[in-house]
Amino acid sequence: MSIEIKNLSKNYKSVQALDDVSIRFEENKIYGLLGRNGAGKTTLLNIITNRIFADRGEVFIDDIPSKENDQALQKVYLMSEKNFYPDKMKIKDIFRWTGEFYGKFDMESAMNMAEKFELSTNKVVKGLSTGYTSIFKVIIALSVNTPYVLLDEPVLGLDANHRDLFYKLLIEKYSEKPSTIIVSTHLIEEVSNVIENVVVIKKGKIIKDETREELLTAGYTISGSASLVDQYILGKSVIGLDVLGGLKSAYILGELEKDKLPEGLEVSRMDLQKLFIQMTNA
Ligand SMILES: Nc1ncnc2c1ncn2[C@@H]1O[C@H](COP(=O)(O)OP(=O)(O)OP(=O)(O)O)[C@@H](O)[C@H]1O
Repeated sequence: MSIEIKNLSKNYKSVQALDDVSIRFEENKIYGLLGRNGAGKTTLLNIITNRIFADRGEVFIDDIPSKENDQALQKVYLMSEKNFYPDKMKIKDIFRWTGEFYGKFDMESAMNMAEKFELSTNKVVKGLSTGYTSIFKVIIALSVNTPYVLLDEPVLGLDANHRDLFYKLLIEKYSEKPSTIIVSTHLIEEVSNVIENVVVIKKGKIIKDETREELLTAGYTISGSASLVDQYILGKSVIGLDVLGGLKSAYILGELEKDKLPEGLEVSRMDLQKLFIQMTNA
Protein backbone atom coordinates (compact mmCIF):
# COMPACT_ATOMS: atom_id res chain seq x y z
CA MET A 1 0.00 0.00 0.00
CA SER A 2 1.52 3.29 -1.04
CA ILE A 3 1.42 6.27 -3.31
CA GLU A 4 4.08 5.60 -5.87
CA ILE A 5 5.26 8.28 -8.21
CA LYS A 6 7.23 7.33 -11.26
CA ASN A 7 9.19 9.77 -13.39
CA LEU A 8 6.80 12.71 -13.16
CA SER A 9 7.62 15.81 -15.16
CA LYS A 10 5.58 18.95 -15.57
CA ASN A 11 6.39 22.14 -17.42
CA TYR A 12 4.68 25.50 -17.42
CA LYS A 13 6.02 27.13 -20.53
CA SER A 14 9.61 27.90 -19.61
CA VAL A 15 9.31 26.71 -16.00
CA GLN A 16 10.05 23.09 -15.21
CA ALA A 17 7.88 22.65 -12.13
CA LEU A 18 8.69 18.93 -11.78
CA ASP A 19 11.71 17.23 -13.29
CA ASP A 20 11.57 13.43 -13.44
CA VAL A 21 10.31 12.96 -9.88
CA SER A 22 10.11 9.43 -8.54
CA ILE A 23 9.18 8.75 -4.94
CA ARG A 24 7.12 6.43 -2.80
CA PHE A 25 4.94 7.51 0.11
CA GLU A 26 4.39 4.47 2.28
CA GLU A 27 1.39 3.34 4.26
CA ASN A 28 0.72 4.95 7.64
CA LYS A 29 3.71 7.25 7.74
CA ILE A 30 3.84 10.99 8.26
CA TYR A 31 5.89 12.86 5.68
CA GLY A 32 7.08 16.43 5.55
CA LEU A 33 7.25 17.64 1.95
CA LEU A 34 9.65 20.52 2.24
CA GLY A 35 10.74 23.05 -0.29
CA ARG A 36 11.11 26.74 -0.81
CA ASN A 37 8.53 28.86 -2.61
CA GLY A 38 8.09 27.60 -6.15
CA ALA A 39 9.95 24.31 -5.55
CA GLY A 40 7.10 22.24 -6.98
CA LYS A 41 5.24 21.03 -3.86
CA THR A 42 1.76 22.13 -4.92
CA THR A 43 2.30 20.87 -8.46
CA LEU A 44 3.21 17.42 -7.11
CA LEU A 45 0.19 17.25 -4.78
CA ASN A 46 -2.14 18.47 -7.52
CA ILE A 47 -0.91 15.82 -9.94
CA ILE A 48 -1.31 13.06 -7.33
CA THR A 49 -4.96 14.08 -6.90
CA ASN A 50 -5.59 14.53 -10.62
CA ARG A 51 -6.27 18.26 -10.36
CA ILE A 52 -3.68 18.86 -13.02
CA PHE A 53 -1.95 16.50 -15.41
CA ALA A 54 1.68 15.63 -15.74
CA ASP A 55 3.49 15.89 -19.05
CA ARG A 56 5.22 12.61 -18.35
CA GLY A 57 5.18 9.94 -15.67
CA GLU A 58 2.59 8.15 -13.60
CA VAL A 59 1.08 8.03 -10.12
CA PHE A 60 -0.03 4.74 -8.59
CA ILE A 61 -2.30 4.65 -5.58
CA ASP A 62 -2.20 1.19 -4.01
CA ASP A 63 -0.83 -0.04 -7.33
CA ILE A 64 -3.69 1.44 -9.36
CA PRO A 65 -2.80 4.21 -11.84
CA SER A 66 -4.58 7.26 -10.41
CA LYS A 67 -5.16 9.13 -13.63
CA GLU A 68 -8.87 9.71 -13.90
CA ASN A 69 -9.55 6.68 -11.75
CA ASP A 70 -12.18 7.53 -9.13
CA GLN A 71 -11.64 4.36 -7.17
CA ALA A 72 -8.00 5.30 -6.61
CA LEU A 73 -8.70 8.98 -6.08
CA GLN A 74 -11.31 8.30 -3.38
CA LYS A 75 -8.45 7.10 -1.21
CA VAL A 76 -6.75 10.48 -1.24
CA TYR A 77 -7.83 13.78 0.26
CA LEU A 78 -5.99 16.98 -0.58
CA MET A 79 -6.37 20.05 1.58
CA SER A 80 -5.15 22.80 -0.69
CA GLU A 81 -4.59 26.52 -0.44
CA LYS A 82 -7.18 27.00 -3.17
CA ASN A 83 -10.73 27.26 -1.98
CA PHE A 84 -13.18 25.18 -3.95
CA TYR A 85 -16.17 25.73 -1.69
CA PRO A 86 -19.07 28.02 -2.56
CA ASP A 87 -18.72 31.35 -0.72
CA LYS A 88 -22.20 31.25 0.74
CA MET A 89 -22.09 27.70 2.04
CA LYS A 90 -22.12 27.23 5.81
CA ILE A 91 -19.26 25.30 7.34
CA LYS A 92 -21.55 22.65 8.82
CA ASP A 93 -23.09 22.11 5.37
CA ILE A 94 -19.62 21.72 3.89
CA PHE A 95 -18.92 19.09 6.55
CA ARG A 96 -22.14 17.28 5.58
CA TRP A 97 -21.38 17.55 1.89
CA THR A 98 -17.89 16.16 2.45
CA GLY A 99 -19.47 13.25 4.32
CA GLU A 100 -21.60 12.44 1.28
CA PHE A 101 -18.52 12.18 -0.86
CA TYR A 102 -16.12 10.56 1.58
CA GLY A 103 -18.09 7.81 3.30
CA LYS A 104 -15.79 7.60 6.32
CA PHE A 105 -15.94 11.31 7.17
CA ASP A 106 -16.34 11.59 10.95
CA MET A 107 -18.87 14.36 11.60
CA GLU A 108 -18.62 14.07 15.36
CA SER A 109 -14.88 14.48 15.31
CA ALA A 110 -15.16 17.44 12.92
CA MET A 111 -17.66 19.20 15.20
CA ASN A 112 -15.44 18.51 18.23
CA MET A 113 -12.45 19.99 16.48
CA ALA A 114 -14.47 23.02 15.42
CA GLU A 115 -15.32 23.58 19.07
CA LYS A 116 -11.67 23.30 20.09
CA PHE A 117 -10.68 25.87 17.48
CA GLU A 118 -13.73 28.00 18.41
CA LEU A 119 -14.89 27.89 14.82
CA SER A 120 -18.57 28.67 14.47
CA THR A 121 -19.92 26.13 11.98
CA ASN A 122 -22.91 28.37 11.23
CA LYS A 123 -20.62 30.82 9.48
CA VAL A 124 -20.36 30.87 5.71
CA VAL A 125 -17.02 30.34 3.96
CA LYS A 126 -16.84 33.96 2.86
CA GLY A 127 -17.17 35.21 6.44
CA LEU A 128 -14.00 33.47 7.63
CA SER A 129 -10.63 35.10 8.23
CA THR A 130 -7.54 33.69 6.49
CA GLY A 131 -6.66 31.69 9.61
CA TYR A 132 -10.16 30.26 10.04
CA THR A 133 -10.29 29.38 6.34
CA SER A 134 -7.24 27.20 6.91
CA ILE A 135 -8.80 25.85 10.11
CA PHE A 136 -12.02 24.60 8.56
CA LYS A 137 -10.07 22.91 5.78
CA VAL A 138 -7.68 21.33 8.27
CA ILE A 139 -10.65 20.00 10.24
CA ILE A 140 -12.04 18.35 7.13
CA ALA A 141 -8.66 16.84 6.29
CA LEU A 142 -8.36 15.38 9.80
CA SER A 143 -11.89 13.97 9.68
CA VAL A 144 -12.19 12.42 6.20
CA ASN A 145 -10.43 9.20 7.17
CA THR A 146 -9.04 8.46 3.74
CA PRO A 147 -5.90 6.28 3.69
CA TYR A 148 -3.92 9.21 2.25
CA VAL A 149 -4.23 12.79 3.45
CA LEU A 150 -2.25 15.53 1.74
CA LEU A 151 -1.99 18.91 3.45
CA ASP A 152 -0.68 21.79 1.39
CA GLU A 153 0.58 24.55 3.70
CA PRO A 154 -1.96 23.66 6.41
CA VAL A 155 -0.92 26.28 8.95
CA LEU A 156 -1.16 29.24 6.60
CA GLY A 157 -2.40 32.21 8.60
CA LEU A 158 -2.79 30.26 11.85
CA ASP A 159 -1.56 31.93 15.03
CA ALA A 160 0.88 30.11 17.31
CA ASN A 161 -1.82 28.64 19.57
CA HIS A 162 -3.85 27.35 16.66
CA ARG A 163 -0.75 25.89 15.04
CA ASP A 164 0.01 24.01 18.25
CA LEU A 165 -3.56 22.77 18.43
CA PHE A 166 -3.40 21.62 14.82
CA TYR A 167 -0.22 19.58 15.40
CA LYS A 168 -1.72 18.10 18.56
CA LEU A 169 -4.90 17.05 16.76
CA LEU A 170 -2.87 15.67 13.88
CA ILE A 171 -0.92 13.43 16.24
CA GLU A 172 -4.08 12.39 18.09
CA LYS A 173 -5.80 11.51 14.85
CA TYR A 174 -2.76 9.59 13.62
CA SER A 175 -2.48 7.61 16.86
CA GLU A 176 -6.15 6.65 16.81
CA LYS A 177 -6.49 5.94 13.09
CA PRO A 178 -3.15 5.88 11.30
CA SER A 179 -3.03 7.01 7.69
CA THR A 180 -0.39 8.33 5.34
CA ILE A 181 -0.12 12.06 5.91
CA ILE A 182 1.94 14.37 3.73
CA VAL A 183 2.42 17.88 5.09
CA SER A 184 3.77 20.35 2.56
CA THR A 185 5.45 23.30 4.21
CA HIS A 186 8.56 25.44 4.38
CA LEU A 187 8.50 25.46 8.20
CA ILE A 188 10.73 22.47 8.87
CA GLU A 189 11.42 23.14 12.56
CA GLU A 190 7.74 23.37 13.25
CA VAL A 191 6.83 20.05 11.68
CA SER A 192 9.97 18.27 12.78
CA ASN A 193 8.35 16.93 15.94
CA VAL A 194 5.47 15.49 14.00
CA ILE A 195 7.01 14.01 10.88
CA GLU A 196 8.95 10.76 10.61
CA ASN A 197 10.10 11.21 7.05
CA VAL A 198 11.47 14.22 5.28
CA VAL A 199 11.23 14.73 1.54
CA VAL A 200 12.98 17.83 0.25
CA ILE A 201 12.16 19.19 -3.17
CA LYS A 202 14.23 21.81 -4.90
CA LYS A 203 13.52 23.30 -8.32
CA GLY A 204 11.32 20.37 -9.28
CA LYS A 205 13.70 17.64 -8.12
CA ILE A 206 13.66 15.49 -4.99
CA ILE A 207 16.98 16.15 -3.30
CA LYS A 208 16.37 14.27 -0.03
CA ASP A 209 14.15 11.41 1.05
CA GLU A 210 15.22 10.41 4.54
CA THR A 211 13.92 9.81 8.00
CA ARG A 212 13.99 12.68 10.45
CA GLU A 213 16.51 10.77 12.52
CA GLU A 214 18.85 10.40 9.55
CA LEU A 215 18.66 14.14 8.92
CA LEU A 216 19.29 14.96 12.55
CA THR A 217 22.44 12.86 12.53
CA ALA A 218 23.75 14.68 9.45
CA GLY A 219 25.41 17.11 11.81
CA TYR A 220 25.35 18.82 15.18
CA THR A 221 25.32 22.18 16.89
CA ILE A 222 28.12 23.50 19.03
CA SER A 223 27.83 26.48 21.40
CA GLY A 224 30.16 28.40 23.66
CA SER A 225 32.28 31.51 23.81
CA ALA A 226 33.02 33.05 20.42
CA SER A 227 36.75 32.42 20.61
CA LEU A 228 36.35 28.72 21.48
CA VAL A 229 33.75 28.18 18.79
CA ASP A 230 35.82 29.99 16.14
CA GLN A 231 38.80 27.83 16.94
CA TYR A 232 36.80 24.61 16.93
CA ILE A 233 35.12 25.15 13.57
CA LEU A 234 38.33 25.70 11.63
CA GLY A 235 38.38 23.22 8.75
CA LYS A 236 34.84 21.98 9.49
CA SER A 237 31.79 22.23 7.27
CA VAL A 238 29.81 25.03 8.90
CA ILE A 239 26.33 25.69 7.54
CA GLY A 240 25.37 28.55 9.85
CA LEU A 241 26.41 30.68 12.79
CA ASP A 242 24.40 32.53 15.42
CA VAL A 243 25.58 34.95 18.05
CA LEU A 244 23.44 35.75 21.04
CA GLY A 245 25.06 37.92 23.67
CA GLY A 246 28.42 36.35 24.38
CA LEU A 247 27.28 32.94 23.19
CA LYS A 248 28.10 31.71 19.72
CA SER A 249 26.53 28.70 18.04
CA ALA A 250 27.81 26.92 14.96
CA TYR A 251 25.86 24.40 12.91
CA ILE A 252 28.20 21.79 11.56
CA LEU A 253 27.79 18.98 9.05
CA GLY A 254 29.51 15.71 9.75
CA GLU A 255 30.06 13.39 12.66
CA LEU A 256 31.02 14.69 16.05
CA GLU A 257 34.33 13.41 17.35
CA LYS A 258 33.61 13.47 21.05
CA ASP A 259 37.20 12.94 22.17
CA LYS A 260 38.27 16.05 20.28
CA LEU A 261 35.70 18.31 21.91
CA PRO A 262 37.37 21.08 23.92
CA GLU A 263 36.11 21.93 27.42
CA GLY A 264 33.63 24.76 27.54
CA LEU A 265 31.78 23.81 24.38
CA GLU A 266 28.27 22.38 24.48
CA VAL A 267 26.90 20.01 21.89
CA SER A 268 23.26 19.82 20.88
CA ARG A 269 21.26 18.36 18.04
CA MET A 270 21.35 19.57 14.47
CA ASP A 271 19.21 22.59 13.71
CA LEU A 272 16.88 21.34 10.99
CA GLN A 273 15.95 24.79 9.76
CA LYS A 274 19.61 25.64 9.19
CA LEU A 275 20.13 22.34 7.43
CA PHE A 276 17.08 22.97 5.27
CA ILE A 277 18.28 26.42 4.27
CA GLN A 278 21.68 25.03 3.39
CA MET A 279 20.19 22.20 1.34
CA THR A 280 17.78 24.38 -0.58
CA ASN A 281 20.04 27.33 -1.31
CA ALA A 282 21.03 27.73 -4.93
N1 LIG B 1 -0.43 27.57 -13.43
C1 LIG B 1 0.85 27.89 -13.53
N2 LIG B 1 1.32 28.60 -14.59
C2 LIG B 1 2.62 28.89 -14.71
N3 LIG B 1 3.58 28.55 -13.81
C3 LIG B 1 3.17 27.87 -12.73
C4 LIG B 1 1.80 27.51 -12.52
N4 LIG B 1 1.71 26.83 -11.36
C5 LIG B 1 2.97 26.77 -10.85
N5 LIG B 1 3.84 27.39 -11.67
C6 LIG B 1 5.29 27.50 -11.46
O1 LIG B 1 5.81 26.20 -11.22
C7 LIG B 1 6.80 26.21 -10.18
C8 LIG B 1 6.38 25.30 -9.06
O2 LIG B 1 5.24 25.85 -8.41
P1 LIG B 1 4.51 25.18 -7.16
O3 LIG B 1 3.29 26.01 -6.88
O4 LIG B 1 4.34 23.75 -7.42
O5 LIG B 1 5.57 25.37 -6.02
P2 LIG B 1 5.43 25.27 -4.42
O6 LIG B 1 6.62 24.52 -3.96
O7 LIG B 1 4.10 24.76 -4.06
O8 LIG B 1 5.59 26.77 -4.00
P3 LIG B 1 4.90 27.65 -2.81
O9 LIG B 1 5.52 27.21 -1.53
O10 LIG B 1 5.31 29.03 -3.19
O11 LIG B 1 3.42 27.41 -2.90
C9 LIG B 1 6.93 27.67 -9.78
O12 LIG B 1 8.01 28.23 -10.48
C10 LIG B 1 5.63 28.29 -10.20
O13 LIG B 1 5.79 29.66 -10.49
